[in-house]
Amino acid sequence: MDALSSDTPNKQQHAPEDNGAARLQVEGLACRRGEEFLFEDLSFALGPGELLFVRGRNGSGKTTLLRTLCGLTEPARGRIRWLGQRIRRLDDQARRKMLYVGHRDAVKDELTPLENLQIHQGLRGESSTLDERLDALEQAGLSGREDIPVRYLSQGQRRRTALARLLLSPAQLWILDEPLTALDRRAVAWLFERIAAHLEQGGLVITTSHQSIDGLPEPRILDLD
Ligand SMILES: Nc1ncnc2c1ncn2[C@@H]1O[C@H](COP(=O)(O)OP(=O)(O)OP(=O)(O)O)[C@@H](O)[C@H]1O
Repeated sequence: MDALSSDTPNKQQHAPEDNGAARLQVEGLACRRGEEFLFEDLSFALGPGELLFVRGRNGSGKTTLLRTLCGLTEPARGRIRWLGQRIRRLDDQARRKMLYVGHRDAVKDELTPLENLQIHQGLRGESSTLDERLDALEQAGLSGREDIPVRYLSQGQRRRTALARLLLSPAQLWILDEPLTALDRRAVAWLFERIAAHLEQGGLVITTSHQSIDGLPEPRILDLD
């Protein structure tokens, strides 16, 4: 079963030689919590320039699906391939082409935004210059907050710190769980611009939100309800 209820045309056509590389492929995916299946028989493929919006009520399994798609949670059944590799066996290069920003932010309270960016990149085997990190934080609206421990920042500023990673990462696939939470209107507009530009450049984005995503390019919809 292909659970995507809307399948809008890609802005960018896949090159014929893609042959399934540079793509996320999901086949027969099922995830269970306790005795209950959150979803079953989920199959879809996502290619360059495509945005997938996962929606559903609280507890329908959106976070579980996103975590499963990036290999953080093991499914009950099914196969996920990214760039032709099994998701739980990605090599470093394929792993770096995927970036997950979870709804719990994963920023460290005791570190500053600058340090958080550096540590996060280090864990992924990436690096950047101080100027690049400062520029990313400036774009994310954190000028003047670069050196303040995150515990003293507002919820929106924490979220901006997490999202600043997108600007430094070479990842082609962005998996963003509830990225709009706590963002003000200006930050939402900024993020939508970043997502649109990423798609334009052949990126792939999977996201979920309880807020309106009007303003983003037309997504494909996956409704877990
Ligand atoms: N580690 C876990 N152990 C047991 N149950 C879990 C675990 N994580 C999630 N669940 C359960 O799985 C279900 C789906 O949770 P999930 O967080 O994926 O939903 P969601 O669609 O993202 O919800 P929301 O819209 O509220 O963020 C929920 O009923 C939740 O309680």
